[in-house]
Amino acid sequence: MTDTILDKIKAYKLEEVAADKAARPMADIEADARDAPPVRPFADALHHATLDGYGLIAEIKKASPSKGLIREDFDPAALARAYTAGGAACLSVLTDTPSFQGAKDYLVQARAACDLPVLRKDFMYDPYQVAEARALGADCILIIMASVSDAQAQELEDTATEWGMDALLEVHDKAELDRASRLKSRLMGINNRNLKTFETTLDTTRELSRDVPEDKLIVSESGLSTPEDLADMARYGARIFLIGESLMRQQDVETATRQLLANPMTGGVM
Ligand SMILES: O=C(O)c1ccccc1NCC(=O)[C@H](O)[C@H](O)COP(=O)(O)O
Repeated sequence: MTDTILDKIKAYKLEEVAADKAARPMADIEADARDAPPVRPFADALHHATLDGYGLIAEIKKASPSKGLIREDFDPAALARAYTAGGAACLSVLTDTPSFQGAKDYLVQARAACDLPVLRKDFMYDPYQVAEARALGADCILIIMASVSDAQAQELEDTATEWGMDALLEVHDKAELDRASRLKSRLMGINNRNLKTFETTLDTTRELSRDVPEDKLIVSESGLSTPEDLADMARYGARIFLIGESLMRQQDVETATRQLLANPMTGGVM
């Protein structure tokens, strides 16, 4: 069978982490993590935002494997300020370089430019990356269930907790949802994009949302672009959204963010 993009990303990411460890041992990274600015509560900020509106995790994303270059005029600090002014509750910053043209320093720049909690958006396999995330200032990490074993997911979650960070669990099918439901993290991300084929459909949130345990907060991820999309997802119990491309393509990011979040759905859940 041919490798999927996720297989390819995992292969180079493990090589990258091995090289990073050789260049800077874990003890050095841990020392930096202990000196990092205090954690900003990520899940709490999202929960608070959902009480009278939507919780937006606004993504700083320059390029992607499915779309290539998304935004040429790319200044992480300016984007962080625009998202904050537009009403985002949290930021997500891609730190992967080969596939997303991201950078670790983009996270540092974005977080320094605002007061929002920040997700390190990367492909995580090793506690080293979690400590590194904290050293960069991250407040939350991503755990992609399709790409890790149960034991790895548990180890990543435990390490995030030890550093005081939250973890966003990401699932795309029922089997992944069942595995993620056994973890403690509150944030259950339903990725509308199949990371193996790139097919993106909001049916994924519509279908999986009904099986998400009640104590979890549903985060609908990918392929969202209009207020109607958000209202649609809210009818299925998702009031938190992770959005990158559609906002990154706007010239006026602040206004686009504000318009997207205006008039949140207040009715009941299906
Ligand atoms: O975005 C991709 O093409 C992609 C490909 C392979 C693995 C991950 C990928 N994206 C990561 C994400 O989950 C999205 O950046 C995030 O959910 C925002 O999605 P969107 O609003 O569609 O940019």
